[in-house]
Amino acid sequence: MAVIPVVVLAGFLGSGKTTLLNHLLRTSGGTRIGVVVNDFGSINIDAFAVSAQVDSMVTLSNGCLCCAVDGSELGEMLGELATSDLDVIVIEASGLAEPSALVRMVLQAPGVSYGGLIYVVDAVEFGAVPHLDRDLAMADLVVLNKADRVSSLPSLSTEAPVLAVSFGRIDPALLFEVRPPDLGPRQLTFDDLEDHSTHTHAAYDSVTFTSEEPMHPKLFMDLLAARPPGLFRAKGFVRFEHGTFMLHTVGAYVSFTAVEPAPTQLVLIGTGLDADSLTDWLLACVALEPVSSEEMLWVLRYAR
Ligand SMILES: Nc1nc2c(ncn2[C@@H]2O[C@H](COP(=O)(O)OP(=O)(O)OP(=O)(O)O)[C@@H](O)[C@H]2O)c(=O)[nH]1
Repeated sequence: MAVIPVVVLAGFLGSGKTTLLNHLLRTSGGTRIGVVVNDFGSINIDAFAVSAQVDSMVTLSNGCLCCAVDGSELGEMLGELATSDLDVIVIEASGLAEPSALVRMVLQAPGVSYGGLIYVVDAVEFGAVPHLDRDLAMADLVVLNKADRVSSLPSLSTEAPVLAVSFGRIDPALLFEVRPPDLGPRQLTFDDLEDHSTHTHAAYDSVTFTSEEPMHPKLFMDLLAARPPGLFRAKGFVRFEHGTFMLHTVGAYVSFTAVEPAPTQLVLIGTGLDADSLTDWLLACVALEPVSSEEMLWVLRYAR
């Protein structure tokens, strides 16, 4: 069974988390999203056709599932959702929830992988957020929302990529794989009548890299540890002299899984990536000389 990525969406009260979530639900084509919220009141369920409701779970006709749970039930709900036919799970933390506790819970839940902490900041009210620096330090991607309300964007002190948007309109492909829309029969909603293709989405950049030559484990891990500016996630295969691994990174989170031998094939995703310098950096990580098996320990400590 596939491992389902879980994206944690956090941010202070009123920063625009629900607006962003509704945007993701509307613009993710045929991607089946499991949404975990505190209560349904926040999700614009009326904009989607509801096909079924069972207790705390609502099934939407676009294949998305919505569950309302409080913090104590979250671990259990994640376990249940991990067995469903979903492509991604998004947890909306309530404005006062501690993001680090949620991330820990995701890292411990079986059948899911960590898909990143997206932290929404209100471009006007950011000064009023308690512990902003602490939360920004944990974020894998910062969404600087309500850009329409300021004439110049504040600069935030964070190593994570920052994406300035209005009304949470980020490109969902930055966060997860977006499937083409499922064109099966479904009820039309008012929302469908809006042409979303003309909306401006804050887009993402991607850089692909392939190499038949093995990578040097230490040099490659140094690159990941340095977190090239703007890089949010990386996925694909990495060939080393002593084995090929499937790589999945989000922010500082790194996971390697051993696979059959294959050339290195990577996709790096982020905002404002400098494609040329990233490619040069990756080329510089190709092993020019034989590598000892001890040097593979740099990679094996992240193997699952
Ligand atoms: N002008 C403007 N308003 C926005 C933007 N994004 C969200 N809003 C409005 O800001 C208010 C709060 O947005 P929500 O999405 O409910 O924020 P939230 O973070 O989910 O709020 P809580 O659940 O209370 O923590 C709503 O009235 C939104 O319509 C934006 O980019 N620009």
